[in-house]
Amino acid sequence: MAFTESQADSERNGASSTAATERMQTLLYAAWDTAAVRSMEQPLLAQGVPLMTMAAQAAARTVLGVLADKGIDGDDLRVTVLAGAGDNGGDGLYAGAYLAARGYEVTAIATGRTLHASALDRFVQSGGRVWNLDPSSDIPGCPTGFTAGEAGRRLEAAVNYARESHVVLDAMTGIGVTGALRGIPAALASSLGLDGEPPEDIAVPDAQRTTELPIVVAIDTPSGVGVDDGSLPGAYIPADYTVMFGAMKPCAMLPPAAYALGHVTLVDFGFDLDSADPAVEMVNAPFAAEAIRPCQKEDSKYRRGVVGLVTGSDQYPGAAVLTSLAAAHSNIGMVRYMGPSRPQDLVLHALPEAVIGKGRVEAWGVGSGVPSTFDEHQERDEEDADAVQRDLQTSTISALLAHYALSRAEDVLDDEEHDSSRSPERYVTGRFVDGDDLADAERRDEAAFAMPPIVVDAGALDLLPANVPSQVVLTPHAGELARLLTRLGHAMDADDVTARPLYCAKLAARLTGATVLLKGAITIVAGSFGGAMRVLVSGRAPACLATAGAGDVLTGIVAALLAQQDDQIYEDPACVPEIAAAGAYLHGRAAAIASGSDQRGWVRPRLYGAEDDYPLPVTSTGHPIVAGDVIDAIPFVFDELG
Ligand SMILES: NC(=O)C1=CN([C@@H]2O[C@H](COP(=O)(O)OP(=O)(O)OC[C@H]3O[C@@H](n4cnc5c(N)ncnc54)[C@H](O)[C@@H]3O)[C@@H](O)[C@H]2O)[C@@H](O)CC1
Ligand SMILES: [K+]
Repeated sequence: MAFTESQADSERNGASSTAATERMQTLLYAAWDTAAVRSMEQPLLAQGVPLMTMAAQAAARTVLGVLADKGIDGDDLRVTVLAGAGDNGGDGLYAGAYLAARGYEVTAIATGRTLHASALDRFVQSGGRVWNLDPSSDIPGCPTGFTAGEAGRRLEAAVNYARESHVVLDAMTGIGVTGALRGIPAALASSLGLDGEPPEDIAVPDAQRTTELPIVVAIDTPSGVGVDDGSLPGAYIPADYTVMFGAMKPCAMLPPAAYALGHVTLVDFGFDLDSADPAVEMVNAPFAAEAIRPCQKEDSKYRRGVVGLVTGSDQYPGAAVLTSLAAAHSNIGMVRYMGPSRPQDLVLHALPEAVIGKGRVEAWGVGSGVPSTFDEHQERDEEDADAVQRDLQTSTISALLAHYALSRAEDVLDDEEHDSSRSPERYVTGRFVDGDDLADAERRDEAAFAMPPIVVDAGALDLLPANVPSQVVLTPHAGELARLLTRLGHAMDADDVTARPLYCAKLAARLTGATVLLKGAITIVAGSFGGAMRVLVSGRAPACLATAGAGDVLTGIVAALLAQQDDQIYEDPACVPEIAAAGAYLHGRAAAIASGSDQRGWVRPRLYGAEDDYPLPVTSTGHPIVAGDVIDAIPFVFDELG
């Protein structure tokens, strides 16, 4: 297997320790929510830094760069600015003014009742024209009080004008949006764009992406996307390019909104990034490398970490093999496998190094390839040999997971550390029952916190106790998470999870106390500690990783990383989401190497002004792979990460 220069290489090389490089890494791989962005811009605005004109100039220059790259020039270029009433519209008008001053035909379509006054002045002085859609608008030089019929005709004319433009600047709303677009912005967006569904061409390489006109350039964010939660709550216009200001917003990293931003250019305003915690962090190569335990001179196989696996079944024996091989190739000392005789034999055949049966482990991986008891329960035939075998796995897993059951939610436990008036009524579930001794419950809780980290996948998700500590890592796909949340009283289906993955991952983390790794083209990891939620994402995987058995490989990799970092986890359980997210990165990168693909779920933004630092282009989706190919590529990822 051969691979040439990878993004992982450049990411790692780029991580040299100058302050400027560190700032760049932070800017490109972390995102702040709206409240944090506003708090970071405040000191600069107070000093009179002209953020709006800086933003607009960067947007206009980005447009000029795109046009030049595409060889689109001439005096007759048409630009449409969809301009809202807020500061996002102000950015758009200033950018439009800049382009109008270059001689382009620029028309602003006012989508609200007003326009940013000084931006409008500059726009008009530079030769821009304004077209309003709202009969009750109050915009100098624009008609008011026209009929509903005329309003409809103006809207239609605006849509047609935008469609026939070379460039559309989408400046209807930015971080000031609330909920789904309404009114005129919604009507424009649904005519020009989509209604809540993600764009279909997300895996298509660069070369095929942006041939169509108009080129849509979103100002700060595509108008109407869920800026902080990455949802697509209604109509929006998918962007070919997004010029984002000050700091990355969560929508640039979270699915499905992240797929709607096109190529992102980030404009650094000089925010004090240490003054607010990021809401989302994207795993990159240096980050993932932290989860790898370097070999030490005096290592033994036990010190390097032992992974215990209760995976596979007679129905799905391959999962036992895939989890075992993936774990064994992920820098640990040993795999212990537990399961029925058929998968056991297959594991030994594929991995003679595996040890069968119980013993000390540093981390567990359970449930991959174990059928769900939930949806099959009804039809189960007690005499059926499969069912008996499956019960062996489910009963082993249930017994193991019982050791992780907390008497109450971890947050409640945290609160109670500062609360002398502990009351048994606050115990929400599980192992504390009426008449039980409080001290016994506390002892069992302590023992649960001291259990090794565990990856809970597939069929084991149905066996999860109500409250568990955060070293329990759930690895559901959308359907499994929907089933879990439904069981916990939040009825939903896989589509609901896909539409709001951040919300669902956080909800499951909050309800169970576990760290939740929601698999997808961009994988989301959410873990809660002392009431604070940490969110990490990995977008390293190519689309071709969506193949049978890939989830089993992930279980093995994550369990192995947890096993080699068990000391660190005992000291600081807050690192569990980091290790889980690093596992998702390794998994995705291995698939990229295996398939020869440079396509991935997420491409890092370009930093405005850093001319020599473009993200590598996406040229190939690679060749199809099977899960075993991903395992074969794991050692190459360890080579890269060092
Ligand atoms: N963050 C920063 O440092 C900077 C931000 N600036 C810009 O300012 C923007 C934020 O400006 P604002 O706070 O004025 O807010 P926005 O301009 O993003 O949004 C407010 C406008 O959108 C309308 N609106 C809100 N929700 C709507 C919905 N659901 N349907 C239809 N219309 C809706 C409101 O009526 C209002 O007119 C940023 O996104 C960015 O573009 C820049 O000017 C410069 C610096
Ligand atoms: K916008």
